[in-house]
Amino acid sequence: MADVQHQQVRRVVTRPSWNTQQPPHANGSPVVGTVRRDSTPTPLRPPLRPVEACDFTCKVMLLGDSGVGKTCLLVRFRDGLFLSGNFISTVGIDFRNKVVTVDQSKVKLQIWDTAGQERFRSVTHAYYRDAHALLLLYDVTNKTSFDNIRAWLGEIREYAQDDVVIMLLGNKADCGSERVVRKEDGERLAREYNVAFMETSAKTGLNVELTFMAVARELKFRKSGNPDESKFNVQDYVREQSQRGSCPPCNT
Ligand SMILES: Nc1nc2c(ncn2[C@@H]2O[C@H](COP(=O)(O)OP(=O)(O)OP(=O)(O)O)[C@@H](O)[C@H]2O)c(=O)[nH]1
Repeated sequence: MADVQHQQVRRVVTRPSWNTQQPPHANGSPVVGTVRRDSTPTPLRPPLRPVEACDFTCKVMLLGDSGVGKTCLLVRFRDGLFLSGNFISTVGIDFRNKVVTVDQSKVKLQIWDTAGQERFRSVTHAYYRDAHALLLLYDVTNKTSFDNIRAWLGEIREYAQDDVVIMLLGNKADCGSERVVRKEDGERLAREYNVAFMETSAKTGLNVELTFMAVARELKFRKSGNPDESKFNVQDYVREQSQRGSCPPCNT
Protein backbone atom coordinates (compact mmCIF):
# COMPACT_ATOMS: atom_id res chain seq x y z
CA MET A 1 0.00 0.00 0.00
CA ALA A 2 1.38 3.41 -0.92
CA ASP A 3 2.14 5.97 1.75
CA VAL A 4 2.01 9.68 1.10
CA GLN A 5 2.98 12.57 3.30
CA HIS A 6 0.09 14.18 5.10
CA GLN A 7 -0.33 17.38 3.14
CA GLN A 8 -3.88 18.24 3.92
CA VAL A 9 -4.96 21.66 2.68
CA ARG A 10 -6.53 23.66 5.46
CA ARG A 11 -10.00 24.61 4.37
CA VAL A 12 -12.98 26.25 5.99
CA VAL A 13 -16.58 26.46 5.09
CA THR A 14 -17.82 30.00 4.95
CA ARG A 15 -21.32 28.93 5.95
CA PRO A 16 -23.81 26.25 4.96
CA SER A 17 -25.88 28.59 2.81
CA TRP A 18 -27.50 26.02 0.52
CA ASN A 19 -29.57 22.94 0.76
CA THR A 20 -26.70 20.53 1.31
CA GLN A 21 -28.39 17.86 -0.82
CA GLN A 22 -27.55 20.08 -3.77
CA PRO A 23 -24.22 21.85 -3.43
CA PRO A 24 -24.07 25.09 -5.41
CA HIS A 25 -21.55 24.05 -8.04
CA ALA A 26 -22.40 21.69 -10.85
CA ASN A 27 -19.52 19.38 -9.99
CA GLY A 28 -20.56 19.21 -6.34
CA SER A 29 -17.84 21.30 -4.69
CA PRO A 30 -18.83 23.02 -1.46
CA VAL A 31 -18.28 26.68 -0.79
CA VAL A 32 -14.85 26.64 0.77
CA GLY A 33 -12.08 29.14 0.87
CA THR A 34 -8.61 29.78 2.15
CA VAL A 35 -8.44 31.95 5.26
CA ARG A 36 -6.73 35.27 4.80
CA ARG A 37 -5.48 37.47 7.61
CA ASP A 38 -8.55 39.70 7.32
CA SER A 39 -10.67 36.51 7.68
CA THR A 40 -12.37 37.12 4.33
CA PRO A 41 -12.65 33.74 2.61
CA THR A 42 -11.37 33.66 -0.99
CA PRO A 43 -13.50 31.25 -3.03
CA LEU A 44 -11.48 28.44 -4.56
CA ARG A 45 -11.94 27.41 -8.18
CA PRO A 46 -13.90 24.13 -8.29
CA PRO A 47 -11.62 21.28 -9.42
CA LEU A 48 -12.21 20.22 -13.03
CA ARG A 49 -13.32 16.62 -12.92
CA PRO A 50 -15.61 14.80 -15.32
CA VAL A 51 -19.04 14.40 -13.76
CA GLU A 52 -19.75 10.70 -13.32
CA ALA A 53 -23.30 9.53 -13.96
CA CYS A 54 -25.06 8.03 -10.95
CA ASP A 55 -28.52 6.88 -9.97
CA PHE A 56 -28.59 8.72 -6.67
CA THR A 57 -26.44 10.58 -4.20
CA CYS A 58 -26.03 9.84 -0.50
CA LYS A 59 -24.55 12.16 2.05
CA VAL A 60 -22.25 10.37 4.50
CA MET A 61 -20.55 12.22 7.38
CA LEU A 62 -17.44 11.21 9.29
CA LEU A 63 -17.60 12.14 12.97
CA GLY A 64 -15.47 11.59 16.06
CA ASP A 65 -12.79 13.19 18.19
CA SER A 66 -9.82 14.93 16.64
CA GLY A 67 -7.08 12.50 15.59
CA VAL A 68 -9.18 9.32 15.39
CA GLY A 69 -8.47 9.03 11.66
CA LYS A 70 -11.49 10.46 9.82
CA THR A 71 -9.50 12.13 7.06
CA CYS A 72 -7.25 9.09 6.68
CA LEU A 73 -10.27 6.78 6.38
CA LEU A 74 -11.73 8.96 3.64
CA VAL A 75 -8.43 9.17 1.75
CA ARG A 76 -7.90 5.42 2.06
CA PHE A 77 -11.37 4.74 0.63
CA ARG A 78 -11.25 7.33 -2.12
CA ASP A 79 -7.65 7.16 -3.23
CA GLY A 80 -6.29 3.91 -1.74
CA LEU A 81 -3.56 5.82 0.12
CA PHE A 82 -2.52 6.25 3.73
CA LEU A 83 -1.64 9.71 5.01
CA SER A 84 1.37 9.18 7.25
CA GLY A 85 3.63 11.82 8.72
CA ASN A 86 2.65 14.96 10.56
CA PHE A 87 -0.94 15.09 11.70
CA ILE A 88 -2.70 18.22 10.47
CA SER A 89 -6.14 18.74 11.95
CA THR A 90 -9.06 19.41 9.63
CA VAL A 91 -10.48 22.91 9.85
CA GLY A 92 -14.26 23.18 9.46
CA ILE A 93 -15.68 20.70 6.98
CA ASP A 94 -15.02 19.46 3.46
CA PHE A 95 -16.28 16.71 1.21
CA ARG A 96 -15.18 14.29 -1.49
CA ASN A 97 -17.29 12.19 -3.87
CA LYS A 98 -16.90 8.58 -4.83
CA VAL A 99 -19.26 6.60 -7.05
CA VAL A 100 -19.67 2.92 -6.20
CA THR A 101 -21.74 0.21 -7.84
CA VAL A 102 -24.26 -1.67 -5.75
CA ASP A 103 -25.79 -4.44 -7.80
CA GLN A 104 -26.64 -2.55 -10.99
CA SER A 105 -27.01 0.89 -9.44
CA LYS A 106 -24.44 3.67 -9.35
CA VAL A 107 -24.45 5.28 -5.93
CA LYS A 108 -22.61 8.52 -5.44
CA LEU A 109 -21.28 8.78 -1.89
CA GLN A 110 -20.76 12.40 -0.96
CA ILE A 111 -18.47 11.96 2.03
CA TRP A 112 -18.16 14.86 4.44
CA ASP A 113 -15.03 15.01 6.55
CA THR A 114 -15.60 17.07 9.69
CA ALA A 115 -13.18 18.65 12.12
CA GLY A 116 -13.11 16.71 15.38
CA GLN A 117 -12.02 19.69 17.44
CA GLU A 118 -14.62 21.06 19.83
CA ARG A 119 -14.34 24.61 18.51
CA PHE A 120 -15.79 23.59 15.13
CA ARG A 121 -18.82 21.77 16.55
CA SER A 122 -21.30 24.55 15.83
CA VAL A 123 -20.20 24.56 12.17
CA THR A 124 -20.51 20.81 11.74
CA HIS A 125 -23.84 20.49 13.60
CA ALA A 126 -25.47 22.44 10.79
CA TYR A 127 -24.66 19.58 8.39
CA TYR A 128 -26.08 16.68 10.42
CA ARG A 129 -29.68 17.34 9.35
CA ASP A 130 -29.20 16.33 5.70
CA ALA A 131 -26.93 13.34 6.38
CA HIS A 132 -28.17 9.92 5.28
CA ALA A 133 -25.42 8.06 7.13
CA LEU A 134 -22.97 8.87 9.91
CA LEU A 135 -19.71 7.02 10.45
CA LEU A 136 -18.73 7.62 14.07
CA LEU A 137 -15.06 6.87 14.75
CA TYR A 138 -13.01 6.30 17.85
CA ASP A 139 -9.34 5.36 18.06
CA VAL A 140 -8.68 1.96 19.66
CA THR A 141 -5.45 3.39 21.13
CA ASN A 142 -7.24 6.35 22.74
CA LYS A 143 -9.66 5.58 25.58
CA THR A 144 -10.97 9.14 25.76
CA SER A 145 -12.07 9.00 22.13
CA PHE A 146 -14.04 5.84 23.00
CA ASP A 147 -15.54 7.34 26.17
CA ASN A 148 -16.67 10.36 24.15
CA ILE A 149 -18.75 8.20 21.82
CA ARG A 150 -21.79 8.49 24.11
CA ALA A 151 -21.58 12.27 23.88
CA TRP A 152 -21.28 12.06 20.10
CA LEU A 153 -24.36 9.83 19.97
CA GLY A 154 -26.19 12.42 22.08
CA GLU A 155 -25.32 15.12 19.56
CA ILE A 156 -26.42 12.88 16.72
CA ARG A 157 -29.77 12.36 18.43
CA GLU A 158 -30.13 16.11 18.80
CA TYR A 159 -29.10 17.24 15.32
CA ALA A 160 -29.50 14.37 12.85
CA GLN A 161 -32.62 12.78 11.32
CA ASP A 162 -34.14 9.96 13.39
CA ASP A 163 -33.67 7.41 10.61
CA VAL A 164 -30.03 8.23 9.84
CA VAL A 165 -27.83 5.15 9.34
CA ILE A 166 -25.15 5.06 12.06
CA MET A 167 -22.03 2.92 12.06
CA LEU A 168 -19.56 2.86 14.94
CA LEU A 169 -15.95 2.33 13.84
CA GLY A 170 -12.98 1.47 16.05
CA ASN A 171 -10.14 2.80 13.89
CA LYS A 172 -6.36 2.13 14.05
CA ALA A 173 -6.99 -1.59 14.54
CA ASP A 174 -3.46 -2.15 13.18
CA CYS A 175 -1.93 -0.71 16.40
CA GLY A 176 -1.71 -4.00 18.27
CA SER A 177 0.55 -3.15 21.19
CA GLU A 178 -0.89 0.33 21.75
CA ARG A 179 -4.50 -0.83 21.84
CA VAL A 180 -6.44 0.20 24.96
CA VAL A 181 -10.03 -0.41 23.78
CA ARG A 182 -10.96 -4.04 23.26
CA LYS A 183 -13.04 -5.09 20.28
CA GLU A 184 -15.67 -6.53 22.67
CA ASP A 185 -16.10 -3.10 24.29
CA GLY A 186 -16.85 -1.55 20.91
CA GLU A 187 -19.27 -4.37 20.09
CA ARG A 188 -21.04 -3.95 23.42
CA LEU A 189 -21.47 -0.21 23.00
CA ALA A 190 -22.79 -0.68 19.45
CA ARG A 191 -25.31 -3.25 20.70
CA GLU A 192 -26.43 -0.89 23.45
CA TYR A 193 -27.20 1.82 20.89
CA ASN A 194 -28.38 -0.61 18.22
CA VAL A 195 -25.87 0.53 15.61
CA ALA A 196 -23.57 -1.42 13.29
CA PHE A 197 -19.97 -1.85 14.40
CA MET A 198 -16.62 -2.61 12.82
CA GLU A 199 -12.97 -2.19 13.55
CA THR A 200 -11.06 -0.49 10.74
CA SER A 201 -7.58 0.58 9.80
CA ALA A 202 -6.94 3.44 7.44
CA LYS A 203 -3.32 2.31 7.46
CA THR A 204 -3.81 -1.26 6.25
CA GLY A 205 -7.22 -0.74 4.64
CA LEU A 206 -8.91 -3.26 6.98
CA ASN A 207 -12.72 -3.05 6.52
CA VAL A 208 -12.55 0.39 4.91
CA GLU A 209 -14.17 -0.62 1.63
CA LEU A 210 -16.64 -2.82 3.49
CA THR A 211 -17.75 0.09 5.68
CA PHE A 212 -18.63 2.36 2.78
CA MET A 213 -20.11 -0.43 0.68
CA ALA A 214 -22.37 -1.48 3.57
CA VAL A 215 -23.62 2.09 3.90
CA ALA A 216 -24.16 2.41 0.13
CA ARG A 217 -26.07 -0.88 0.08
CA GLU A 218 -28.29 0.11 3.00
CA LEU A 219 -29.07 3.51 1.47
CA LYS A 220 -29.72 2.01 -1.95
CA PHE A 221 -32.10 -0.49 -0.37
CA ARG A 222 -33.95 2.27 1.45
CA LYS A 223 -34.18 4.35 -1.70
CA SER A 224 -35.48 1.52 -3.87
CA GLY A 225 -38.01 0.33 -1.30
CA ASN A 226 -37.91 -3.00 -3.14
CA PRO A 227 -39.92 -5.56 -1.12
CA ASP A 228 -37.67 -8.33 -2.52
CA GLU A 229 -34.79 -6.82 -0.59
CA SER A 230 -36.78 -6.34 2.60
CA LYS A 231 -34.45 -8.57 4.56
CA PHE A 232 -31.45 -6.30 4.07
CA ASN A 233 -30.05 -4.99 7.34
CA VAL A 234 -26.78 -3.15 7.59
CA GLN A 235 -25.83 -4.70 10.94
CA ASP A 236 -26.39 -8.27 9.73
CA TYR A 237 -24.59 -7.51 6.48
CA VAL A 238 -21.54 -6.09 8.27
CA ARG A 239 -21.45 -9.08 10.64
CA GLU A 240 -21.68 -11.60 7.79
CA GLN A 241 -19.09 -9.89 5.64
CA SER A 242 -16.66 -9.44 8.56
CA GLN A 243 -16.96 -13.14 9.42
CA ARG A 244 -16.27 -14.02 5.81
CA GLY A 245 -13.27 -11.73 5.96
CA SER A 246 -14.02 -10.49 2.49
CA CYS A 247 -15.16 -7.28 0.91
CA PRO A 248 -17.91 -7.17 -1.69
CA PRO A 249 -16.84 -5.96 -5.10
CA CYS A 250 -16.49 -2.21 -5.25
CA ASN A 251 -16.62 -0.92 -8.81
CA THR A 252 -15.74 2.70 -9.07
N1 LIG B 1 -1.64 3.50 12.81
C1 LIG B 1 -2.67 4.18 12.31
N2 LIG B 1 -2.62 5.54 12.29
C2 LIG B 1 -3.69 6.20 11.78
C3 LIG B 1 -4.82 5.52 11.26
N3 LIG B 1 -5.70 6.44 10.83
C4 LIG B 1 -5.15 7.63 11.07
N4 LIG B 1 -3.93 7.50 11.63
C5 LIG B 1 -3.03 8.59 12.06
O1 LIG B 1 -3.73 9.34 13.03
C6 LIG B 1 -3.46 10.74 12.86
C7 LIG B 1 -4.76 11.50 12.72
O2 LIG B 1 -5.42 11.13 11.54
P1 LIG B 1 -6.51 12.08 10.82
O3 LIG B 1 -7.18 11.27 9.77
O4 LIG B 1 -5.90 13.35 10.38
O5 LIG B 1 -7.49 12.37 12.05
P2 LIG B 1 -8.90 13.15 12.05
O6 LIG B 1 -9.88 12.34 12.80
O7 LIG B 1 -9.28 13.53 10.65
O8 LIG B 1 -8.53 14.46 12.89
P3 LIG B 1 -9.25 15.91 12.87
O9 LIG B 1 -9.11 16.42 11.47
O10 LIG B 1 -8.50 16.75 13.86
O11 LIG B 1 -10.67 15.73 13.28
C8 LIG B 1 -2.53 10.86 11.65
O12 LIG B 1 -1.20 10.99 12.12
C9 LIG B 1 -2.70 9.54 10.92
O13 LIG B 1 -1.53 9.15 10.21
C10 LIG B 1 -4.83 4.08 11.28
O14 LIG B 1 -5.76 3.39 10.87
N5 LIG B 1 -3.72 3.48 11.83
